[in-house]
Amino acid sequence: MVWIDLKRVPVALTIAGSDSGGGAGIQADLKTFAALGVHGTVAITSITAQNTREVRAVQDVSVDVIKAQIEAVVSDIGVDAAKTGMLHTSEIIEAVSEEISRYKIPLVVDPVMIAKSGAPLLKEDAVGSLIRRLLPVAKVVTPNAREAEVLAGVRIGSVEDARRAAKLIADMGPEGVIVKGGHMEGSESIDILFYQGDFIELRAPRLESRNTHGTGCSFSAAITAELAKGKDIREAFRVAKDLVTHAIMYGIPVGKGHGPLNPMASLYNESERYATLMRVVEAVRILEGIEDARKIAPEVGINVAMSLPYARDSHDVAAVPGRIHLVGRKLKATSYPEFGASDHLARYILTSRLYDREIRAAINIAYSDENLERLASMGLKVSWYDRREEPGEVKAREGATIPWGVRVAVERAGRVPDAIFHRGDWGKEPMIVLLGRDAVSLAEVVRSIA
Ligand SMILES: Cc1ncc(COP(=O)(O)OP(=O)(O)O)c(N)n1
Ligand SMILES: Cc1ncsc1CCOP(=O)(O)O
Repeated sequence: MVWIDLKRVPVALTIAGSDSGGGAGIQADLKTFAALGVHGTVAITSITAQNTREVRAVQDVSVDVIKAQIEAVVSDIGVDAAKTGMLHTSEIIEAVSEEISRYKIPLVVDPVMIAKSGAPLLKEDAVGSLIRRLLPVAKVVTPNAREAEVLAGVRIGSVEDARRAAKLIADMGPEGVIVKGGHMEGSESIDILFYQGDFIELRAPRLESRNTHGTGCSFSAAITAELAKGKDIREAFRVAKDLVTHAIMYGIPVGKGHGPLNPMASLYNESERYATLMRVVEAVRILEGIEDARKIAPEVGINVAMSLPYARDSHDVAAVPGRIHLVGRKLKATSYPEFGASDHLARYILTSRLYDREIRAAINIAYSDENLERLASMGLKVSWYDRREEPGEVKAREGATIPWGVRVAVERAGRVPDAIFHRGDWGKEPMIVLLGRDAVSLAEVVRSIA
């Protein structure tokens, strides 16, 4: 949940370049500030003609206008924390350092050097100015491994090297140094914070995505937003790692190169919570209204589940705790839907979404040839997996059967089918699981089958 202080909305300032593609620079920063409930202000340093593939042109803003933008914002609105992004030349770095030093604003420095597309965004001869003029006035510096190599003058090939570099950079003045591991090898993305003599390491599974443009910008903007709220560096670090991981998971697939990450993913998720829960409530109402549900109710009960649009795990999936059971001929839900109440259906949905992001809902019904025939007669695509063919190493891993089964069924069908069934195994009841975009539409399909 984003807690917003309505009496005094925190204000953050980004001193950075504009990205015409809307993925990095001030555009990413403003989205990130907004997602974290902070009012964003800007001082544009350069205008770039940029898209997901390349930087075509750069026009630097005059240092007088850069300083005037900072002055205008600070003198009237007030700034709780600021960050820097693209500072193209020594002249710009020196002007920003001078202006920021006039006010006692906590400053986050993202030492932007090279765009994801490979274009230099910091002139080579300006690295010295960054080290001499900006790092001493910074509260936090957030280099990626390649930028940290340039600043610290050491090669980074391991977490140990990253720790050494963080210490060397801390000697240049900032209170906290975060070396990001996004550009390094390995199955995890490991970021390291060096602060007050201690290291904190945050890990996240490395996500395979092309849509990561603006990652560094959003990360440093999230740190800035949290500092603007008065949060401690360590807490800001956790929020930023979490926001960026979610934003990469749901990167925006636009353009032919690296599309932008989506810093709004968490915010959109939160905004859909109530509507999603209400779709499950409505679906339950439809199921409870079925006159004779005996042919569709499995022994273990029915559940109906629906995920948030930017779901990360089963906590972002709403369903009925205790499921929906047959009482006489009718179905009765044991309780009111909640997030995190599904185990099986959540896994069906979350795995299906790896193939098709539109899939958000699932309902399980009893397996029978008759029910399969009804689905086929409705023109729905049905696929299946056989639990007896499950490889030993999958069986040995808790919770791995359904993701494996869904993959098998999707590959067999060539797309996410409308229903997946299995014929059971020792202690496992055979089952049909319907998949789709919306819990209510699926409940209507179940009503037709019944
Ligand atoms: C105007 C502008 N500022 C910063 C960048 C860097 O963004 P990107 O290329 O995506 O690299 P990271 O954000 O991941 O460091 C840019 N391209 N343009
Ligand atoms: C046992 C079972 N297998 C597939 S769906 C299902 C029932 C619903 O399970 P959950 O309530 O965990 O989503």
